[in-house]
Amino acid sequence: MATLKLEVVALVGTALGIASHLGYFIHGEHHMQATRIAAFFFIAPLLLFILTLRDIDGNSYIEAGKITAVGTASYFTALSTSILIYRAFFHPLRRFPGPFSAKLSKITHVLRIAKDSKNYLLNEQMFYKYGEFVRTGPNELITNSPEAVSVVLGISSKCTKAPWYECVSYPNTSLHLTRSRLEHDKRRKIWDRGFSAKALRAYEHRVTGFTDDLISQLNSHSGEPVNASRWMNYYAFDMMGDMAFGKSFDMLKTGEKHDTIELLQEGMAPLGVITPIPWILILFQDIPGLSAGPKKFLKYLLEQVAARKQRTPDSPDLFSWLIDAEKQSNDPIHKDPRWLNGDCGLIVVAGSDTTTATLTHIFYHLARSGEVFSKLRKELDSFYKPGSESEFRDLQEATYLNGVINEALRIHPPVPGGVLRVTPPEGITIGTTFIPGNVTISTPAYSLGRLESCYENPSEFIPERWGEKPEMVRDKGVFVPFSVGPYSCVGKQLALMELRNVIARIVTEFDVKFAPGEDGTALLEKSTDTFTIALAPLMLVFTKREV
Ligand code: HEM
Repeated sequence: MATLKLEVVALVGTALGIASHLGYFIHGEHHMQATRIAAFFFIAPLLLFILTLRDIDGNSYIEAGKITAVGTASYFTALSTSILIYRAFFHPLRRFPGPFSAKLSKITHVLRIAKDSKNYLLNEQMFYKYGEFVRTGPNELITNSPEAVSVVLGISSKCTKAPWYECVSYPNTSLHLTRSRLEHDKRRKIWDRGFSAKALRAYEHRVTGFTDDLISQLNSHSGEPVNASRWMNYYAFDMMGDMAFGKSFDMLKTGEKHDTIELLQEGMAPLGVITPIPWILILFQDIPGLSAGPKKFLKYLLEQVAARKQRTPDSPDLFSWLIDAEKQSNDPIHKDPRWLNGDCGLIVVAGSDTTTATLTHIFYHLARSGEVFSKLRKELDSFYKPGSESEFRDLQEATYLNGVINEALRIHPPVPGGVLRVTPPEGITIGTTFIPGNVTISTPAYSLGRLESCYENPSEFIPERWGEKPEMVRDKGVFVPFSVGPYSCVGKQLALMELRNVIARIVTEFDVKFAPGEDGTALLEKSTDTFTIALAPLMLVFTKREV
């Protein structure tokens, strides 16, 4: 009787396993149900055990245990076999090249990047091996086809943001992390006001104030080795703290990292590795005791937003535009505190690591090449007057300075792995390649910046390609470090203001060289990809210029 029963249990388990794949898992997205699914997988066997125990005469734990084990094992074996067979042989992406293991699951991808968190390098290796389109997961593609940029990201693209955004934002939301185009566009209108030409002019004094603080620190350490990555990070975070809460983190003044920033960076560190399996973030958030760093950052954020609401700064910061929308608009989205909180956090997160990485890589190249440094200084010396009324507009026109910035953004894009999008249900066509619908796709910026077909000598740092040697840029369409289209960087102009101001001040006031024993290898090899780049130290010596 027990033998027959076990066979029946095995059959039922197998049928349920296949049915749950074909009836549920194969359809749509399930990342937001990660906790519920995990709980079901845990609780269902327990329930089966309790129910069978009740129904068996004589309360045989062993028999109930056998039934539970056979039922659970046959369910999971059938479910995973059905999933794996479908992914390998029937999935719409089955004909795209890529590692065989990637067809089946993202696990090997995660294991391959777990050691050094360099997803963009793995992407690059895969393009080299498999070509322009690579299947990097059961339902995921990457492409370095130049034509993909406008189709996937461009203004008329039908692609939307991938599940990754929802998982990262959970349980909050923000302009960057919402997947609703409608909500995004409503909020984007408010943000755009905060970055209008008039608003940007009003931020100029904030930029020069923080640049002054940075210069004063470099002055007091003149001639000594300093960690440029750290000081650039302090600069960018202090500036964004001020823009978000009207209150700097004061790291440039104290020379110490603010606890909250430490927590935020610790919280972002795993992103590089778990980006291929973002649903795990939902589990982390739901299970008490996990995600302590991000939760503390959130608490700090709420306190700062509440405090900022009580203050009105002398001149508007970015928060002013967001709070105006809350006061003046009747649209519930602008009244929902989750949006104000999320968007304030976004100012700090989006505007800091990106600017830090760009500044640090620029000073790496300036320390490395005396020729580039001298040419830049010569250009700046010819017109630059710090503190003048037209300071920011003059810098905007500086061809070589802009070439240096573009070249750093091309070779070291701060979001190197590219941004994740989902194709519309009807699919998209890139060149002659059809990409089926509901597939996650990205166009990694690191790889696009190194294409021979788009740039002459792509691995060389040559600022002239953006000025006097335009022929060295063969396809400008792939240069999108700030992304393009509806979700492109709203802070681009502010970022450029900061970059130009800091570079111009330092280059005209200091000589820059590597510290003894430094050659930039650690920066290039030890920095990690955590969606943005988390920088390794770069030891430089800034020495006050002799006049
Ligand atoms: C060198 C500096 C910067 C670079 C390279 C950069 C790059 C990017 C990229 C690639 C995106 C698209 C992200 C995606 O689609 O997932 C983005 C979005 C965004 N960036 Fe930046 N960024 C920089 C500086 C800034 C600054 C200073 C701010 C100021 C707050 C900022 C605010 C934002 C926001 C709010 C978004 C989301 C826009 C949207 O979804 O509509 N960024 N940035």
